[in-house]
Amino acid sequence: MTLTIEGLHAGYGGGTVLHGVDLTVPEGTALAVLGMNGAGKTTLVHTIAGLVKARSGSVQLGGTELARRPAHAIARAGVALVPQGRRVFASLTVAEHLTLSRRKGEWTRQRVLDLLPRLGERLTHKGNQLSGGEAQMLAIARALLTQPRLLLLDEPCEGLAVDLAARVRSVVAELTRTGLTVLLVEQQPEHARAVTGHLVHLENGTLGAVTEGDEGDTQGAAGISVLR
Ligand SMILES: Nc1ncnc2c1ncn2[C@@H]1O[C@H](COP(=O)(O)OP(=O)(O)OP(=O)(O)O)[C@@H](O)[C@H]1O
Repeated sequence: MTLTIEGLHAGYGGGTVLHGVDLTVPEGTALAVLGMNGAGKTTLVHTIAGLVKARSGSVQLGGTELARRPAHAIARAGVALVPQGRRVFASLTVAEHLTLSRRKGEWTRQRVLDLLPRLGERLTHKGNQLSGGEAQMLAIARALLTQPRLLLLDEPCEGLAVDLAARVRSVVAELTRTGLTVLLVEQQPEHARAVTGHLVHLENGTLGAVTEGDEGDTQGAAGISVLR
């Protein structure tokens, strides 16, 4: 489904972090949001997911307004967040995580394990026994099992060894080819380009123009726009 954001303002207490974000990401496209530490990238994905309340503006997924709806309603509408730092439960096994997240739909447990075979070998391991890369794969698996139409990924490769980070990026690139709409937060442009050619910078609470890289998905820039 297409994500359309218009005039989005959000912040914490007396401070405003997002000062009117405008963005369209067409269905089946991945867009990477880049920006310095503290630029507001996490605030943007948290506001889309309803964890931070939008002060004004609109967030629509497939034409349905999500802004200011509760987080559980936004999740049910098809938005899944893979949070920064992964957040898996230390005392639950991989299999239990998968069972907890599962909703009926095209992403079955088997399809998820086919995409992330390493998890299949770790089904009885607990969250605190997983490597960083395995925990990240599990966080992605949990998100997919909720049958998302929009996947939000907040710095999924942060803190991972080089080879694992590359594996995570190739999984995300693969997901965009399934028709999922993806918004990826990244610090490093070269990492973002391994997933998608479409990059945008968040600066001073607003987004710049979308720039085109030469890697990642091959669907072209058609339709991605940052309204001003
Ligand atoms: N819960 C909060 N309460 C108050 N201020 C916050 C909160 N979370 C973030 N901020 C502030 O909002 C601003 C944007 O933070 P945010 O985490 O969205 O940035 P970011 O671009 O994701 O940074 P990073 O790359 O370090 O994760 C920062 O100034 C930060 O200090």
